[in-house]
Amino acid sequence: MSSLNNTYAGVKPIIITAGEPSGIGADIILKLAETVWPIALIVCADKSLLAARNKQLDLNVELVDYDSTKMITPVGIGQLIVAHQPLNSPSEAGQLDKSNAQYVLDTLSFANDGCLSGEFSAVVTAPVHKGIINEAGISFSGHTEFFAEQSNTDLVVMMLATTGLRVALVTTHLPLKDISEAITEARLTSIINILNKELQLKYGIKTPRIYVCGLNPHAGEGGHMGTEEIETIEPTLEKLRLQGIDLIGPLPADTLFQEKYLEDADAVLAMYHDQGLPVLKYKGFGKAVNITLGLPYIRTSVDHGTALDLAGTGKADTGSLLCAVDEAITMATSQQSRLNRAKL
Ligand SMILES: NC(=O)c1ccc[n+]([C@@H]2O[C@H](COP(=O)([O-])OP(=O)(O)OC[C@H]3O[C@@H](n4cnc5c(N)ncnc54)[C@H](O)[C@@H]3O)[C@@H](O)[C@H]2O)c1
Ligand SMILES: N[C@H](C(=O)O)[C@H](O)COP(=O)(O)O
Repeated sequence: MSSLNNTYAGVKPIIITAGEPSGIGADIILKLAETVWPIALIVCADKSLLAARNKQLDLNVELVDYDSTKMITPVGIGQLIVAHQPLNSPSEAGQLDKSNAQYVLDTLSFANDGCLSGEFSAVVTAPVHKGIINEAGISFSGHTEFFAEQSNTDLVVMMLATTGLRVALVTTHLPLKDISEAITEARLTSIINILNKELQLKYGIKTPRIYVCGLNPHAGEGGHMGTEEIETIEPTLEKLRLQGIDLIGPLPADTLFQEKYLEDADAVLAMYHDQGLPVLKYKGFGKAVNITLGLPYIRTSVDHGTALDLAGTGKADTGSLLCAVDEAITMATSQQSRLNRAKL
């Protein structure tokens, strides 16, 4: 039987990549077996890595081999389905090893390919270590950029969400010195269009209201503290407003994040990573989800990194992974309902 017909409750399985093998990915993923999920979850990782961490943490999770030719249904408490991807070298908790960088990327490629082919309905990612992948000689700035490239998507948007706040970014993993140059009319226009469309599609918001941060202190203080607002951001927002997008700003980023604005904001658009994400993570670290908007498939992720200091200790919090899996299930289920309605 082809995996393409492999649906449960109408929805294909969700693939979960375990990330950096020496980080907390395996620890938190093993804890997924404490819940019965409504959709089948498949973990892409080295089976011996999961088995070793299972033992180290004194868990008793049964690892079931993934077979794409068989009907996959959700497993019971205490079980996980594993699509085995071999490590290059044995991995120890907390000890990065660049010889496993390609393994990490292989798990991501497996997920990307399976989502594109329709084998999986979504991918949820556990954290990778960007530094060690680059040390292995492979240029890599993040899952967001990797999945965009692998799926031949020109531009995607990184958005992190927690209860009461969504923050999307105009630029992602760029050095600070390159940001001003990257804030162009073309980029802003594409990012806002993707964000607006995905808030409609994925969240069912008819006319999303998006608050936009300035780039400079006090949004440039009328051009006395930077001119990007006057030269690029304001004229671009004005053009997009004329096309019917509900945009407010650019507002100074230091005072934008207050209830008066946030109560009717469907998303805040920050110009760069550390302008928006510290606020989001202060509000919801451990309960937030990273979502890539604009990909041809659903991708959610945790809000934290590899936490090498906690790997193998049993102290890693699973909250964000649970939120990321919940979000992927919700999105995959409603996407399937839309497809079913379209067929009628
Ligand atoms: N989704 C991803 O792949 C992702 C996200 C963020 C960072 N990273 C990468 O992770 C690596 C380490 O980054 P970092 O040190 O800045 O951030 P980090 O999130 O790994 O750790 C920051 C602090 O938060 C704690 N922490 C993180 N996750 C936790 C959890 N689940 N439970 C309890 N405490 C937790 C850590 O112990 C540490 O004190 C870097 O290579 C970074 O690029 C990856
Ligand atoms: N910017 C993300 C964060 O701060 O949580 C993180 O680096 C992960 O990014 P990717 O999903 O692109 O790997």
